[in-house]
Amino acid sequence: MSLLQMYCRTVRLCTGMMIHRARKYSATTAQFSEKKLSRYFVDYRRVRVVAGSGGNGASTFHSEPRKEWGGPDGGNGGAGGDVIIKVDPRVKSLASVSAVYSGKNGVAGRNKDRCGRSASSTYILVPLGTIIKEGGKTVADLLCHGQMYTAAYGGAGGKGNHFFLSNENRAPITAMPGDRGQERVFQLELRTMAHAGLVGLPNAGKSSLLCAISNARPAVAAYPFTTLKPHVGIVKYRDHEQVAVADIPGLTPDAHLNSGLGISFLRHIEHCRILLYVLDMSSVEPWKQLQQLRFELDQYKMHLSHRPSAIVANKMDLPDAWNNLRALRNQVHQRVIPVSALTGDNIEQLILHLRELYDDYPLDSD
Ligand SMILES: Nc1nc2c(ncn2[C@@H]2O[C@H](COP(=O)(O)OP(=O)(O)OP(=O)(O)O)[C@@H](O)[C@H]2O)c(=O)[nH]1
Ligand SMILES: [Mg+2]
Repeated sequence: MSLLQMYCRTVRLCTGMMIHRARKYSATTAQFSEKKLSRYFVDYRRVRVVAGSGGNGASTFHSEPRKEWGGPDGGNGGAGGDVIIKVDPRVKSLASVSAVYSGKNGVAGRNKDRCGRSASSTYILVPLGTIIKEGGKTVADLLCHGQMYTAAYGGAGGKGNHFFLSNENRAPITAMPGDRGQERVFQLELRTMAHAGLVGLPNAGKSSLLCAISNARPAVAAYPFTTLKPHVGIVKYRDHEQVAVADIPGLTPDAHLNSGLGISFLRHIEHCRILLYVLDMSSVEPWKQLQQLRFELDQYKMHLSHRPSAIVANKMDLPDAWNNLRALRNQVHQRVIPVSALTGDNIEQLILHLRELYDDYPLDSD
């Protein structure tokens, strides 16, 4: 065997091993995500809507035995269906929104003065907090459950020839076609509106936790203020329920006075039904972080810290964390979930507890 042949064979063997490993890895990953969660979240969509056209009017004349000139009896066409954007509490992201929506057409009129049926509306179901923009300008902000916006009006039905009967013209043959439906292009955007918010001091590991429980990939780094804008990840459960979790930039002392990264992030926390306080358990007296966080929230809005919440004791893989955990549990009455975002320890328990909180305090109960 020549040197070149030996080289080629080695390369083929190595590549085979790599592919095998990749397959093995993806198999375990698939099992993991199937067992627990699969995730996706879309917060932007461009959508073209075309409403239905009206039905055509009919041009017919009454006909009966021994009655030669029965007169016009063409009915009007029905109106075309509208396309309506509607908030639906079951929809959690814009992933299910298609690129094009066409409304239904109205039915044409018929003889014997029968009018065509008007078409029903077509609904585009979107999540709460969807902003509708047209040409970059906001045209609607959907903030209530069941709120609707008529994106395109259906065309009017055409008139049948009966409509044109007059003293001057006793036998009109004119009938109008139905109008075309409106056509518009929108950009749909989802504002940061999550069910649960990760609240913590800078560097507590909020972004790492979001990476561990969802598909979101915010930047993670060992310095404070890594996260500069909120990120939302979706935790999808086996029964197809989806819980949106937001990673909110770190709060600092006096955040309510607009210091640090400011007050705008407290506004995002305000939208969350559930709060997950993330504490760095490797720091000294971690319960002081909790007091600080609660103080900032309450200074911004009274009783904000009283929202349904859980304490996520992060970085449990580091020294002293377990001693701190024991002390923390003596200090607080709330449920404390010890986790490590880095190693993934106990993350499943966090996901399950999040679901319990979500079920106990649904968004609709606002
Ligand atoms: N040992 C250990 N390190 C962690 C853990 N979670 C996060 N870290 C590390 O802590 C540092 C900060 O993590 P981030 O997730 O960026 O923290 P953050 O709270 O999002 O920080 P800001 O965005 O600045 O508010 C990174 O170096 C992480 O690798 C953990 O469970 N164990
Ligand atoms: Mg971060």
